[in-house]
Amino acid sequence: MPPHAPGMKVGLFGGSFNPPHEAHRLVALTALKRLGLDAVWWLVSPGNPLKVGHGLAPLDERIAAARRLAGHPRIHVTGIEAALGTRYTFDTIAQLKARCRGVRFVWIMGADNLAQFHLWQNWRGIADLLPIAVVDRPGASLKAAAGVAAQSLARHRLGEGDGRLLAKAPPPAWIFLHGIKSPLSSTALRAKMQIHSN
Ligand SMILES: Nc1ncnc2c1ncn2[C@@H]1O[C@H](COP(=O)(O)OP(=O)(O)OP(=O)(O)O)[C@@H](O)[C@H]1O
Ligand SMILES: O=C(O)c1ccc[n+]([C@@H]2O[C@H](COP(=O)([O-])O)[C@@H](O)[C@H]2O)c1
Repeated sequence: MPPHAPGMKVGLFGGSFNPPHEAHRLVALTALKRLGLDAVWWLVSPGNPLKVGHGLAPLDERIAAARRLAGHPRIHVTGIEAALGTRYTFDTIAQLKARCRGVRFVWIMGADNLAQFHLWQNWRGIADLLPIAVVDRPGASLKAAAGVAAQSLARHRLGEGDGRLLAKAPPPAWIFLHGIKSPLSSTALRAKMQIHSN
């Protein structure tokens, strides 16, 4: 577990990172700054429960690549889910909250994931466990805003200027952060690597 103490504001940024890319760094830096976080922990997933059979590189390789890319004193790349034996986000957060009492965790995700959030296991339970920050992504803004989760949690949404209040807001609470958007994706990078290896 990266260094932590009661009262710290920590963003949890889960992902496949298959491979990691600059947009992951941009999302983490955006959250650090706009939410006034002390740190962001990248949770490199043993395997997204909704992405079975997508040619996932080994976890240690994805963690090593993410560490090379992150290169920031407040970003900590971890394999916490493998260590805890969790795969579903609800279980991961519940365990982290129990083990790191007093730490103010915030879940961070791209807008594409908000559009699908209602398919996650116990997504309402996740929204009840901690505040959520959604970072805009090209092609996902409208789908995310019109999605089941955004509609259902609409009354719990903070104004974009209130980012620094999010970590202390009682859940459910969430925010949509607009700003510089990056079109990068791991899918595109894998396709590029495939072309170069042929
Ligand atoms: N360009 C981006 N802009 C905003 N958020 C992003 C971007 N790329 C990834 N994310 C977010 O980062 C987290 C981890 O994403 P992930 O590791 O699956 O990368 P990805 O590029 O979406 O991968 P894939 O193309 O394989 O689905 C997710 O919450 C995702 O929404
Ligand atoms: O818990 C779930 O049901 C669930 C379903 C889909 C995705 N997630 C998590 O969402 C995060 C982003 O996943 P990905 O593959 O889009 O990078 C990662 O931490 C996954 O474990 C979690």
